Amino acid sequence: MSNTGVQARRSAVYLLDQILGEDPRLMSELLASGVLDKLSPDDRARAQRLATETLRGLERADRLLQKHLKKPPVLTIQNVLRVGTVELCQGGAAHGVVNAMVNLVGQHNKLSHLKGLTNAVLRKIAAEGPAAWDALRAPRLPKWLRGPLAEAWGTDAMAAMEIAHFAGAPLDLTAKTDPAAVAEATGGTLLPTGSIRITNPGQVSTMAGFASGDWWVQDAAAAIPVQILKPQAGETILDLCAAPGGKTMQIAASGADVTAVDDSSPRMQRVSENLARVGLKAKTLTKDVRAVKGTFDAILLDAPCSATGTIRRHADLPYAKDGSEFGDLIELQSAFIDHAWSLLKPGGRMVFCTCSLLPDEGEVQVDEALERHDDMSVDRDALMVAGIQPEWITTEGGLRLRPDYWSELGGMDGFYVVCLRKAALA
Ligand SMILES: C[S@@+](CC[C@H](N)C(=O)[O-])C[C@H]1O[C@@H](n2cnc3c(N)ncnc32)[C@H](O)[C@@H]1O
Repeated sequence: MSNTGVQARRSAVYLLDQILGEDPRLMSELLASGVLDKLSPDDRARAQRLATETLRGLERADRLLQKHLKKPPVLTIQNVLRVGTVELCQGGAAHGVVNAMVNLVGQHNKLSHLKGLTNAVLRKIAAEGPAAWDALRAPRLPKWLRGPLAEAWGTDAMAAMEIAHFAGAPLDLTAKTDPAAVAEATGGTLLPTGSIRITNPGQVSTMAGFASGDWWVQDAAAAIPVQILKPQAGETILDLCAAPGGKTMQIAASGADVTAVDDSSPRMQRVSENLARVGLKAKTLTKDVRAVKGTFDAILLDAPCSATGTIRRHADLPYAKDGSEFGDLIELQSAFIDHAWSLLKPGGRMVFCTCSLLPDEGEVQVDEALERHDDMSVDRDALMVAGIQPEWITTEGGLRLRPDYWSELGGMDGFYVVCLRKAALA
């Protein structure tokens, strides 16, 4: 067993201990705090992949493990067994995986006495093999999220979304100028909305066109709001909640004069780095949305939200969150809509979007905003964009995107998008 494999697996177990512990943390927060910085890039990628795969298959792993455990062991050992189970059931060589996990436990200061248990349980799992795994249902979301989503979209849609979450997500790119050329250079597939999809990506920074800034990584659903905004060269466009800048780059590529705003300095730094890599320009402001002044031809508001539309990429979210923060986010979104509206010139348009599956952060938010603003209407014509299917359009005139859509193409993130038009002066 190489040291490399042990390091990556130990780190995957550490990530799971934090995400599933008493004070749950998001994987993105853990990574941003530098917990994997001492690992080599390969080990870091492997640790993240193992932790993510384990979270995606957590319910299946626990179902297989419970048959071989009289009672659940301490969390770290549970997580060792979960990672080992996922590796074994996804075709990992039994000898290598079991030895690595036993070594890892043996090196633990306080848990080395559980080496024997780890060995015995994982050998039984290895004997059952991938067939036992494949026979289990797609893992369900935790109840706190399953309830509201089933209520909003129905149980069949809920089940389809769970299958999409379990399948994970491919890598999508947005081209700076020429989607067909990027598809050809990267070996990707051109999607109906113009994004490029790569099903088996290697390291992003070594892909054709990365160094020359021909594209950036952006889920196909996340690329749709700017297509609906339709920025024009010379227009003044305010991009609110801009970091890390996927939509800023789309607006800047159109030749519009874009001002990107975000209140996080480190995230704004990433906007500047991303713009520099692709050779595009934008004004950047590190500010709270509610402190922005001025008047703009058009506004994009990509508000902070529950991010429940991104679970296929962020399998930690259902475990690290419990919904308790969402009420505050919904209030913040309303406040942002109201302030952004005051910055829009008469006759102008504002695209509001969230990467959420909860109607309270989309459809309901718009119904309520329409009641608060007499000069606000929904611009349904703005949704005339290549690849948009009529059944994705909602009663109030927004666009509801779900992870189970395009299932034959590899899915998309969940999103809500609407274009709001301000009445022109009489
Ligand atoms: C969904 S992300 C934006 C993604 C971005 N538009 C893109 O396409 O790459 C939401 C952003 O809102 C920012 N944010 C949260 N609260 C904010 C506030 N009060 N003022 C400005 N930005 C805020 C966060 O820092 C985060 O970067």
